[in-house]
Amino acid sequence: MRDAIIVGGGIAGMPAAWRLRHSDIIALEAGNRIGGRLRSERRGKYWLNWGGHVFGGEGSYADKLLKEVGVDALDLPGSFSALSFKGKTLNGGNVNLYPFKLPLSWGTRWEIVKAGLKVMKAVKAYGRVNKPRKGEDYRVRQQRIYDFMADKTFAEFTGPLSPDADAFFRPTVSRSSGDPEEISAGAGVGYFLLVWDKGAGLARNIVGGAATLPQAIGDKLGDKLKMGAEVLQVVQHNDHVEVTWRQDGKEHTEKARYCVMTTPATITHRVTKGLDPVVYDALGKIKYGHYVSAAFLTNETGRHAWDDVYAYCTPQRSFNIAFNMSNLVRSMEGGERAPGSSFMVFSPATLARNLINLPDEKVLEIYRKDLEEVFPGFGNIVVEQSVQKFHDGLAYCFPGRNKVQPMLMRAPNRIYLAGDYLGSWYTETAIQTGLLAGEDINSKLYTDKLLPDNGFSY
Ligand SMILES: Cc1cc2nc3c(=O)[nH]c(=O)nc-3n(C[C@H](O)[C@H](O)[C@H](O)COP(=O)(O)OP(=O)(O)OC[C@H]3O[C@@H](n4cnc5c(N)ncnc54)[C@H](O)[C@@H]3O)c2cc1C
Repeated sequence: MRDAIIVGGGIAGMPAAWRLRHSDIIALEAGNRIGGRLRSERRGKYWLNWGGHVFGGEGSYADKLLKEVGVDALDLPGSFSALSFKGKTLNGGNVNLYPFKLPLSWGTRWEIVKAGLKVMKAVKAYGRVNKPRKGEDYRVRQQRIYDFMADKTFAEFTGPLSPDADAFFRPTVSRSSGDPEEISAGAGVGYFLLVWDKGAGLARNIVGGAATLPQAIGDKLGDKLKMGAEVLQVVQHNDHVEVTWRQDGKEHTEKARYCVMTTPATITHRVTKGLDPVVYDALGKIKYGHYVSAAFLTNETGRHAWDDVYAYCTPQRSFNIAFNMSNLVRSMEGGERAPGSSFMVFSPATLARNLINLPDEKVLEIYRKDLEEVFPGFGNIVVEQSVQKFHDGLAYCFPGRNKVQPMLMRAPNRIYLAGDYLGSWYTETAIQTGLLAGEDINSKLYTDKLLPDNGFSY
């Protein structure tokens, strides 16, 4: 019997395996690459990116893991608040003045200011709720965040808005993968804190691309990591877990003392048997939205306006945000600017629903048309492009999600849950829950060995 089996090779699974690497473990990944929804590929000094890309800074779990594994990440120098809307691009200065710099009617500006003041007040309150309190358990903080404005949607909170006023709020909120009509008011407000205050959350890029971190761990796991191993069933018994997977067309079953399930909640719900029924039920209540994204490599020469910008918000387009993934490379250049850049655009929620069933070529055609309008001449500098579609893009926080959390936080028996859907901080939650599951199992394995009749042989 193995000490533990880790299911899933994303950024929750790899930290769990990293913590348990000195024990008798295997990590099973269904796909042919490590990283899950962290998906990046190097291209010379740049990297193309299709999935998660910004990480927690100093003192975060991401920071701790990066340092342990020996992978570099740096704070992003560029602006997060550029806006391309109504034929104009704004970058810098007070974002509250943006509505007055765009060709909008006074009625629309008044709507934006009124709703904006409401959101600003709520962001201040969210900031207080979000702040860690001395000595408190992380689960208490997480529950407080989920409880914040949890009984209505963001759209109900702002009230009805005209399309141009709505455009100031929708792209930011729907980055959650849910539309303002779907996500809780508190979660929507939380997104504005992320955008308005870089220091409040995720603002770092991994040098070489996001997937560098899980891949580095995967490399160190050696033959403890099994690729192309799709887990079909995980059964929890009193004193062990039984895991069945398919690899190269063959089915395998192994027993382990513990298992860490790091697959999205939908998959964990489908494959696990024998979980506490309350936890099992809670897994079934997690809601995901789609994401469609595309990466572009370009070959322009000389400085460009986007060099100092990381994120452009692009309302009323097929994607709602465009990222300059070469922003970090620019800041690391000592002398001359190298030719080229790397861009990512993404479409969550309804935008993704409109694209996810179209052929990739059609999605690229739609994206290229919009990119040409945002960055005139873009069409002439693209040298590589490709699309990714994520059906379970991200779990979004819906009204009532707070009531599901205590069920998910029940003490585990033999099956541990880890993954981004367990909290509010995406990669940070994934890494945290993976590391903590690994640490807890390590200490259980240690105490198990001290007990008589434990089945361990020395
Ligand atoms: C376009 C996009 C942009 C994003 N931007 C950011 C960002 O900037 N910052 C941020 O913090 N987060 C961001 N996120 C979210 C972030 O990517 C996720 O929160 C994080 O990667 C989730 O990691 P995970 O390990 O929990 O899940 P996953 O990455 O989904 O990992 C689960 C793994 O399990 C594997 N698996 C599935 N089924 C099985 C099975 N049956 N057997 C074995 N293995 C299986 C999958 O192949 C996958 O590798 C973004 C996501 C997307 C899609």
